[in-house]
Amino acid sequence: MTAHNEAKVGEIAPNILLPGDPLRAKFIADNYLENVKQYNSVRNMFGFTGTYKGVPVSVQGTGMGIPSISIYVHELLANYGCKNLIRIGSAGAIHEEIKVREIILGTAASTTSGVNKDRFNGLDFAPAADFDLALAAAQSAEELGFALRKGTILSSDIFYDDNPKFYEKWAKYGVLAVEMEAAGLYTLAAKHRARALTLVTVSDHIVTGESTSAEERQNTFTQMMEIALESLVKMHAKG
Ligand SMILES: O=P(O)(O)O[C@H]1O[C@H](CO)[C@@H](O)[C@H]1O
Ligand SMILES: O=c1cc[nH]c(=O)[nH]1
Repeated sequence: MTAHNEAKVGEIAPNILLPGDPLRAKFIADNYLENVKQYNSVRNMFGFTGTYKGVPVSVQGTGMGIPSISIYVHELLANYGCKNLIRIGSAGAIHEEIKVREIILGTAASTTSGVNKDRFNGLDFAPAADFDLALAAAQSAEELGFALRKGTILSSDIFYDDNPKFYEKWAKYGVLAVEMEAAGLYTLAAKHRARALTLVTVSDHIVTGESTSAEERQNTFTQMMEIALESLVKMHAKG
């Protein structure tokens, strides 16, 4: 048990999915997992463990932003021994070539957040996805027949930015989309020698203004969920 998670040690699987939205965690538990047990409801940040194709899998809501995901991920790594962590989130496209509903594998995450400046005395750390987990996701997407973009993303501290031109520079440097957690996840996984990956489905387009509804974000990003679940099965088989 931790300050934010009432699970007992052993109740959370080493393989875990991390949606920002706790109701997306419930959707995954309801629709994909068997033998499900809810292990957390502290702050309504739901966590569930079940099996997927016989493999123990947990799914834990993380909330929004690097401070929130960092609390949950720190506890999952330091207290519960999680090994393979896949964030499954929504994101805003900042590149014209990206379309709403596309799925992106975040190979690395730049950030506007100050957390790593604090951690590394003002110097830069490079938060990157785990290569083996990324490979498993790329193979899973191919086997499922789902398109998967690979590229860098931006973890921002600000959802409602005052400056509409803010993202232009990032796009110019090849950043595909903006979300709010991956850099925190990648950094903590590196510290704890765990594997982490971020998959996002594009829910909004910052350039074109296209968007999806909150209900669609909660319930229908199923291709991303299936890629992530199949990736965890592959990692489990590798041991
Ligand atoms: O859909 P989730 O996983 O919450 O991810 C994105 O959506 C939230 C903003 O609406 C932020 O958490 C951002 O990273
Ligand atoms: O525009 C968006 C959409 C989802 N998540 C974000 O952080 N930004």
